[in-house]
Amino acid sequence: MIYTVSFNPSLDYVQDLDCVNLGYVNRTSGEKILPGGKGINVSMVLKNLGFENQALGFTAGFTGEVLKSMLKAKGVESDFIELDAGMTRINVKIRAKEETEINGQGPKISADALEQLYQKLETLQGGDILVLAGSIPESMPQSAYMDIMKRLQDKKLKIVVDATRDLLVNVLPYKPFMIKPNNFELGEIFGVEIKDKDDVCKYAKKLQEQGARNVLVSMAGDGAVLLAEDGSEYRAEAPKGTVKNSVGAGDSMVAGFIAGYLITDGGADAYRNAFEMGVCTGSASAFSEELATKEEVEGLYVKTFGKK
Ligand SMILES: Nc1ncnc2c1ncn2[C@@H]1O[C@H](COP(=O)(O)OP(=O)(O)OP(=O)(O)O)[C@@H](O)[C@H]1O
Ligand SMILES: O=P(O)(O)OC[C@@]1(O)O[C@H](CO)[C@@H](O)[C@@H]1O
Repeated sequence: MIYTVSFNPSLDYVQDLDCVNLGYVNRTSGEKILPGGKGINVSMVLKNLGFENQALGFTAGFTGEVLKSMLKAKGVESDFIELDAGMTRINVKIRAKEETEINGQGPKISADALEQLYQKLETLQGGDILVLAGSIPESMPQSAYMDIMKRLQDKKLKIVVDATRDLLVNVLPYKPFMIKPNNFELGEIFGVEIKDKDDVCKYAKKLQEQGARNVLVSMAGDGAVLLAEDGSEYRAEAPKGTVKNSVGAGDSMVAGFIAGYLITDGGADAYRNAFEMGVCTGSASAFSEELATKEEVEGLYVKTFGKK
């Protein structure tokens, strides 16, 4: 089974407008509310691709209720821990000439609620895949993902981590199955500016030496790189298309990677397939109004890599 954890899920309030005039009243030409949060996006795309999974994490208040009912309507299984106070955040995504995002802080997670999550995670079985993705509320220590991995280290899970800075770096000694920084996040970790794919490989290798089994680095419109645990290296240009919405492209890539890996059952060509599926799923979401459907991913896969 695949599980995703979102410590800080959201409702994403997407607003379309021509331009934003700061200090004035701005009016939208369209708006919608979508379930959000990196783990939740991974869950939704996995479901679209035909992989059953369960979304875990924390919800609070009326926004948390709306989030749960939206996921239910999409057929995504979830089992959230309800917090006593606060509310699930609403993240504002402004799509004008440029995309601007304003993400909320999210509710406080009590020690008791955290312990409830740990208890749930204790029930995972060897071979399960666990995705830890997104930021954590400010009240929590940057060791949160590491603490989970430490507690689960004897379970033989495949743990995927999509996070930034210390939250990501701290998990490396626990040998995550896959990590997915983007090129800026990779540069931030080492205090350098990443200029091209050679730089990406150089610094991704350092993360591998520190413990990550597979390092997938996304570069938005410039494509991606994978350093796989079997020593192979893959590079791809991003598929061409019209970008409609880049929110969730990275999460889609994570979902596509997992799907591609599972389709080949971890066999000989698993990492090539995982990489190619990751790239196509990320781009298919970027070219779509919302997260990519299976048909959109398959269509782009054939167009990009010429096979199914
Ligand atoms: N402009 C684009 N054109 C084509 N493909 C894109 C574009 N932007 C993103 N993608 C695809 O999605 C993948 C992930 O994108 P990106 O590097 O933006 O992830 P991210 O920074 O984690 O995004 P987010 O946090 O918004 O989910 C890229 O490797 C690429 O395959
Ligand atoms: O604040 P975080 O946890 O870093 O990111 C949250 C978020 O921006 O990430 C998703 C896109 O990747 C959105 O659905 C969501 O609003």
